[in-house]
Amino acid sequence: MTLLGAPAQRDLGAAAPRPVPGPAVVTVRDLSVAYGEDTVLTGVDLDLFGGEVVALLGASGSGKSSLMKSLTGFAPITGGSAVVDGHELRGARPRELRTVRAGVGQIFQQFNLIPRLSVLTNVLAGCLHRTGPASALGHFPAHERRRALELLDRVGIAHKANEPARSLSGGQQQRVAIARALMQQPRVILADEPVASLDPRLADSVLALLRDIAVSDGIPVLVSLHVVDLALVHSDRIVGLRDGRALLSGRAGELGSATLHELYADEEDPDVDDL
Ligand SMILES: Nc1ncnc2c1ncn2[C@@H]1O[C@H](COP(=O)(O)OP(=O)(O)OP(=O)(O)O)[C@@H](O)[C@H]1O
Repeated sequence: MTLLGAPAQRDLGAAAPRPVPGPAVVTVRDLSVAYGEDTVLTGVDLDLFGGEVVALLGASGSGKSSLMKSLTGFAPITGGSAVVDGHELRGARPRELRTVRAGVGQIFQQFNLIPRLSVLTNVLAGCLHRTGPASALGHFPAHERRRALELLDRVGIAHKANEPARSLSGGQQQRVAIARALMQQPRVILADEPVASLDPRLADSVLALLRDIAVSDGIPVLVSLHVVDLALVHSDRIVGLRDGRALLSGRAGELGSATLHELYADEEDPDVDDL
């Protein structure tokens, strides 16, 4: 992708993030990501603090997924730095990458459950990194099973614990995926278009659940979205990417329609007109 001469990242005046206790869990500085010769992120800065939801907005291809993937070592970092829970991702060795990934709860558009396995087993998959190989065969310690059931209760689908994951609706499957992420006891949650496959009502409820988790558990949630209105309602801060650069960063409530137009210029974005 060719990088346009986009303006440098702009902080929106008094739109600094609300003071959140504790150091940043994720710190990204001057980050570049390239696939071969193709630089897709340039000069990106980002901090994520416990207890907040940060929405990533930007047109298709602006680099949202690449930024998320760089935080788990799945996108090649070619410049700058990305530190997650004290671990530098740039140049990280496989062992360190495994440690980082164990502490990052990931939620995807397509849920990524194992359809034939029970809901409970899918959630238990979130603790495989600490329970070891026996659990890969389905033998999980009793306390982990109890915790998985508690998490299913928390996300509102404990009654589905023994059903195969494939029998659940999209909204229910995403709740299972969230419970699985929590099973990891994550330091941060990365949700890449988690509601893109859901109808508006379910999208609202899943994003509200993620926000509740951020606040209750004191962990940061980074969520990429295509619907501007959802970002405004369900996030504390918005970072807007355009052509691989962070074009804006500010509190959700302070973003105006003109700013959003900058992000989506040359794109069809019906949301902007609704503001
Ligand atoms: N594995 C890859 N190899 C080569 N190029 C890639 C790869 N993944 C993404 N890209 C390119 O990187 C750029 C940014 O893609 P990315 O998926 O990060 O954007 P996005 O904002 O998440 O898009 P969308 O909203 O459509 O998911 C695009 O030009 C894309 O083609």
